[in-house]
Amino acid sequence: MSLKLGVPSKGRLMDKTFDWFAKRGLTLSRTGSEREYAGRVDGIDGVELVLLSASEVPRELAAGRIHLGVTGTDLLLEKLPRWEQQVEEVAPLGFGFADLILAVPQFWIDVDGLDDLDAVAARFRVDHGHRLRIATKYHRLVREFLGDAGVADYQLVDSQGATEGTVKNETAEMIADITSTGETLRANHLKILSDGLVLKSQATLWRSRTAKYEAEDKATLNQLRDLLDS
Ligand SMILES: Nc1ncnc2c1ncn2[C@@H]1O[C@H](COP(=O)(O)OP(=O)(O)OP(=O)(O)O)[C@@H](O)[C@H]1O
Ligand SMILES: O=P(O)(O)OC[C@H]1O[C@H](OP(=O)(O)OP(=O)(O)O)[C@H](O)[C@@H]1O
Repeated sequence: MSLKLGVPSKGRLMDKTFDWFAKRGLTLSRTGSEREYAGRVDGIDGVELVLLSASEVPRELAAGRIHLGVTGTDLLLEKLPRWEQQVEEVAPLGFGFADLILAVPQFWIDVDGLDDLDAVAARFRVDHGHRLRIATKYHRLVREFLGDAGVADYQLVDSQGATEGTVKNETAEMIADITSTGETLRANHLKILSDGLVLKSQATLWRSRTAKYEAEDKATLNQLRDLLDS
């Protein structure tokens, strides 16, 4: 057996993850062609690299198909309701910073925070005969956040990308999405609610609590932890 380390196969997290491990003496590399999702780990024996989508890392960790995995806090908490039982946080990686926020059109000048939103949502339902629509891919986190805030008159509509565009396209009245520089929000004439921060996220290394660890995997894990701590 060997320890399986799951790392995003492309996008903004992949290169930075490779750099983060390189600084700690571990060289992760893709093998084969650009399009082949195969890889290797040099600098330690007994660790196998698995390249996969950042959004699939939580599920693979929970199923125990990978022992270690890198993904954002946002994706992990969204996808694993019982995350504390399923995974352990090994190390925050110090990149991939993003805030999951609630944003409304800038022209809603009377809406500043969640209290205002609650009032607008109730009125919206009466006026339009359906609930105010919030576009997001973070269904669980947003539901929990709005539930705690006492906002109930809304419905979530699924948006797996270009979420800020849903307001202009009139498929939603507002959004819940991640922001980093704020440029996409500004370009789409949206403003963040003053108390609309749902979660602060960053890329993080997680360990599966459900994966099977042979004696040699435990030894490799200890060796790896020493390397990462140094
Ligand atoms: N603009 C951004 N700035 C910084 N981090 C971001 C930004 N957008 C997303 N992220 C973070 O990057 C991580 C991966 O998101 P991304 O959308 O690249 O992955 P994904 O959903 O797995 O995409 P794909 O399925 O296309 O690989 C998430 O944890 C997210 O918080
Ligand atoms: O605050 P900013 O720096 O503008 O970044 C925020 C944008 O980045 C992410 O989108 P991504 O680039 O992953 O595209 P997507 O909409 O297809 O998910 C996120 O969903 C926002 O749209």
